[in-house]
Amino acid sequence: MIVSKSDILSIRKKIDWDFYIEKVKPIVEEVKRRGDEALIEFTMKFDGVRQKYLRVPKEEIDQAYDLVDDEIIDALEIARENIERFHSITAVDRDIKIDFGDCILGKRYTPIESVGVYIPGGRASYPSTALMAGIPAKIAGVERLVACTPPDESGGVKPLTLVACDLAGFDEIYVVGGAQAIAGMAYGTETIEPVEKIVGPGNVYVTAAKLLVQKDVAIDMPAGPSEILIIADETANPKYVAFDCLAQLEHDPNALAIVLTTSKDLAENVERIANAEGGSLNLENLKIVIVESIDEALELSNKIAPEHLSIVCENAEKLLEKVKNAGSVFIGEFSPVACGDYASGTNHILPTSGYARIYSGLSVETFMKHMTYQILTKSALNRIGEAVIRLAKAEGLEFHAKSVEIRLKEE
Ligand SMILES: NC(=O)c1ccc[n+]([C@@H]2O[C@H](COP(=O)([O-])OP(=O)(O)OC[C@H]3O[C@@H](n4cnc5c(N)ncnc54)[C@H](O)[C@@H]3O)[C@@H](O)[C@H]2O)c1
Ligand SMILES: N[C@H](CO)Cc1c[nH]c[nH+]1
Ligand SMILES: [Zn+2]
Repeated sequence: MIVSKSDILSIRKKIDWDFYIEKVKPIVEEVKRRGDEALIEFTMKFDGVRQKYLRVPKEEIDQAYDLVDDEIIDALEIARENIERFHSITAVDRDIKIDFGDCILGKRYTPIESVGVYIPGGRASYPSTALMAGIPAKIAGVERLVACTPPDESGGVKPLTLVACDLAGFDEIYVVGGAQAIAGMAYGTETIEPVEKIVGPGNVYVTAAKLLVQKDVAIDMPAGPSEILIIADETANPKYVAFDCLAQLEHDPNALAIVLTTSKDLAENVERIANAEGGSLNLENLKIVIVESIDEALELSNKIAPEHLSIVCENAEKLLEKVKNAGSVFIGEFSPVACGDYASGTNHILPTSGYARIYSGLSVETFMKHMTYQILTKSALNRIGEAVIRLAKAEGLEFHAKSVEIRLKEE
């Protein structure tokens, strides 16, 4: 568990995506070829149950409210309110129209019309993910919002997940998980109409399937097994650090927790507490490294690009500006990742496996695209026309040049 610095960067090589893509390829091909029949067969094979139905009927969703404790519904409402507030305020999907005098240039956002959300449901169930994806999607204006989630033991969907989907505004809910769900949403079956974009987290099979289908359908990002990296000095509470690690490790045997600390004492205490409390988890994936300085920790963290970065040391807030690559950052001892996972308001669907170097977490913009537009006057054409003609000719594109020349010649 306490490992040397040289080991730490090699951890990223652990998930071999090519290997998992090869594994899910036959599943995706079968669903493409045989539709619903394949969805049912793979569900029997991987989830060990037969679905009661593929699409959850409306009455079942309505009844779900009676099967969930009021206190849990209240908790969902608190989470929903905070997620909605943060996502509405931070949405940068603002249409812009600029009048430059002789021309108007602009940028206009429109929602993606149909989006499929994968809501995990293998080891744990994830009603929180329904909120994290559904709320920004509806703020963006997605018309057709589809959820796919694996069956519970009864072959249906857990009432709490149904309530969360309903509160978030999902239009269709299907009982299917894994790579077969991703294929169903990407290519369509007799029951599922294909969608234009697929978002949401999942295990290695789900994430590999998203990587595979992304040549045909847009995806958000690879959001695979959870990760946390904690930068801590001697002021950090070892109990808090240990439990934040265990919290992310409990998601998946492939989850990863890294602690980079300047304190040998802290390292030893975190190791001791994790061993004592986290016996049921894959503690092989908890790596604790003693570093020379907090700056060195930040440098390593930027290379690792963790899904969650927690900074618990003196002047932690000041360090934020040095963070280049991370999905979401948690600063100070009272900001456990679990709060971002559920209810503080930021999104928990985040890039993993080092993809935080190039992808962002889910937001309202994930569900939108923008177009630019222009309205040029004759004087704008006069102003830039000659330059356009020269550049078009230099590229050997005669008709581009001509299309401007003919306009310039006309009085
Ligand atoms: N990065 C994020 O934003 C984020 C957020 C939440 C959860 N997560 C991650 O989501 C994941 C949830 O995983 P889970 O397993 O609990 O649920 P899941 O729904 O992702 O996966 C369950 C499905 O995996 C498929 N499957 C299982 N074994 C298989 C096999 N051998 N071959 C092919 N398919 C197989 C089954 O079809 C099953 O329905 C965890 O890794 C968790 O860390 C990530
Ligand atoms: N930690 C997960 C993202 O890696 C999100 C989550 C959902 N529920 C609990 N946690
Ligand atoms: Zn979590």
